[in-house]
Amino acid sequence: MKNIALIVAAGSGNRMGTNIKKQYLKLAGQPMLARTVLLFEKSKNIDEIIIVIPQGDEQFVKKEILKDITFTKPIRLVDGGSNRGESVYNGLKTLQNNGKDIVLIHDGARPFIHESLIERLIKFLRENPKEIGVIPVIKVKDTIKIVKEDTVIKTPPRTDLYAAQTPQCFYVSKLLPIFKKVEKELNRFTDESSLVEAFGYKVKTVIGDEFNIKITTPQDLIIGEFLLKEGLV
Ligand SMILES: Nc1ccn([C@@H]2O[C@H](COP(=O)(O)OP(=O)(O)OP(=O)(O)O)[C@@H](O)[C@H]2O)c(=O)n1
Ligand SMILES: C[C@](O)(CO)[C@H](O)COP(=O)(O)O
Repeated sequence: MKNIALIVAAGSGNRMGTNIKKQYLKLAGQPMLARTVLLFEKSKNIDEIIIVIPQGDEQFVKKEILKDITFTKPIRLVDGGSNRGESVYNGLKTLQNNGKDIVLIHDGARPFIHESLIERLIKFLRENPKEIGVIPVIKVKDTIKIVKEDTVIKTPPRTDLYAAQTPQCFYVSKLLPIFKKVEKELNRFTDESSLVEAFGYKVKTVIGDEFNIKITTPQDLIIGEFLLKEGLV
């Protein structure tokens, strides 16, 4: 009955636009990926860690990015794919199809994940074994528009709108067969929940964390540095 962290960090960070891959950029002197991994290494709720990295980066990740972390948990480095879904699947395929194991799929680019959120997700899924999975969401604050060719098509009512975060938490034995069914079309889905939803399953939610931001653009990097400097994360 293990809780396994699957950290996806095989992207190329196009929206960040730096020469160095986004996940290796430093935040307050520490590579973003090292920060994310360390939080799971320290977590009392996590038994094992899988890190999905860009093909060819294994030695660099071991010798440079993770060199200061003393691991007490089993850790595995896995090659990523050409989109996020493929990277997740590459990690999932290395897991045993054990009925009780939970996987927490987390973006390497969300380096401020808090132990209390990890705990909330695992507690929910352990207490609700009939569910397939649970994800953290936060209420959308802006009014959202659907826009096509410069024109507003629709303004969905804000009451039901939430932004999805990670870790997205699932029973491995229920998630793996669904990934297998769509292994050739994983680029259609931007998170695990939407893939599972497409097969008619109901995914549960818990309230996420406003500080659990995804570092996507240079502006996010500035915000991240600020949060660290102010001791907010
Ligand atoms: N082929 C891919 C693409 C993305 N990711 C990971 O998925 C997470 C969320 O993706 P995103 O923030 O979009 O990262 P990138 O894909 O690197 O960024 P961009 O879309 O701007 O290129 C990141 O931790 C990223 O490394 C991955 O493991 N494999
Ligand atoms: C999984 C995710 O972080 C939830 O918000 C997001 O969907 C990842 O999307 P991206 O296009 O890979 O940034």
